[in-house]
Amino acid sequence: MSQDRPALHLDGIGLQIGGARILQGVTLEVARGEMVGVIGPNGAGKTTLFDVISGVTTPTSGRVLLAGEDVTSRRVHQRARTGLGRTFQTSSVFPGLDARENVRLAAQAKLGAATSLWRFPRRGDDATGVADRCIAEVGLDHHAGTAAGVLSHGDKRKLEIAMLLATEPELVLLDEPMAGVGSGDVAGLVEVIRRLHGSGRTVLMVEHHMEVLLGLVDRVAVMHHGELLAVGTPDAVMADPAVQSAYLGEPV
Ligand SMILES: Nc1ncnc2c1ncn2[C@@H]1O[C@H](COP(=O)(O)OP(=O)(O)OP(=O)(O)O)[C@@H](O)[C@H]1O
Repeated sequence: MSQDRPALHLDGIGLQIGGARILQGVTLEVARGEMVGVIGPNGAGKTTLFDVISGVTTPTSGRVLLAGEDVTSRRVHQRARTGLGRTFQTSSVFPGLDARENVRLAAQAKLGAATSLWRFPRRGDDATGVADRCIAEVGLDHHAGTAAGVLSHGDKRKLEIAMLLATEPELVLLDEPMAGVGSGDVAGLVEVIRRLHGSGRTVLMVEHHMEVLLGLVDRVAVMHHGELLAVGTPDAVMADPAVQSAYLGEPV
């Protein structure tokens, strides 16, 4: 990605499905290395916006630029090649495979090898090396040989982040990383996200766990009825009467 352009620029994004206006006029710039939280009441359009950024959904108006490059008409895998990575609200791990194997498959896909489960993994081969590094980065070394299906929710989320890291993203979209995570696992996961960001990556995160989100991000973008209601530092945004009204369900 180019150094001087915003990592992400959403330029007047709109999405109309049938008679429903799902997104309207969403304009947002995220600088390289910035961490921005996206919040808003249920149904505000946060996940749909992530779908538009990652290429799952094509907007009916506006443009998506990654590092200055217009990717609006590019598909998911093409955007992934430009350095975009995403986790989903629901777990995307293969439960029967161990943690290392899950990450190795993600690394193999990035390295362009056939994503075959049957390819014999050897220590020292590229994908296995990447997998070991990414597993260590999220602090799951001790579970590298554990079947993903038996990991705690918190460890599954860490594993998903390791799988994401294996694709070497520069812009990371995290969709509710704390969803389903027990209170004992929250601090560890926060630390992993902090490290993910600390190593220079740009992060955009949807998260309902407000305390966690406000403690992590540089700026917050608030969505309401498909529009961006406010963007600013956590303190400024939470003090904004329009944002408070949106959360209380009052008209704004
Ligand atoms: N394909 C679709 N067709 C029609 N309506 C849709 C479609 N996708 C999303 N919507 C509607 O768009 C709105 C935004 O949904 P979205 O899931 O993006 O909200 P959200 O802010 O992520 O909500 P939550 O916090 O509950 O996950 C909702 O009213 C949803 O019902």
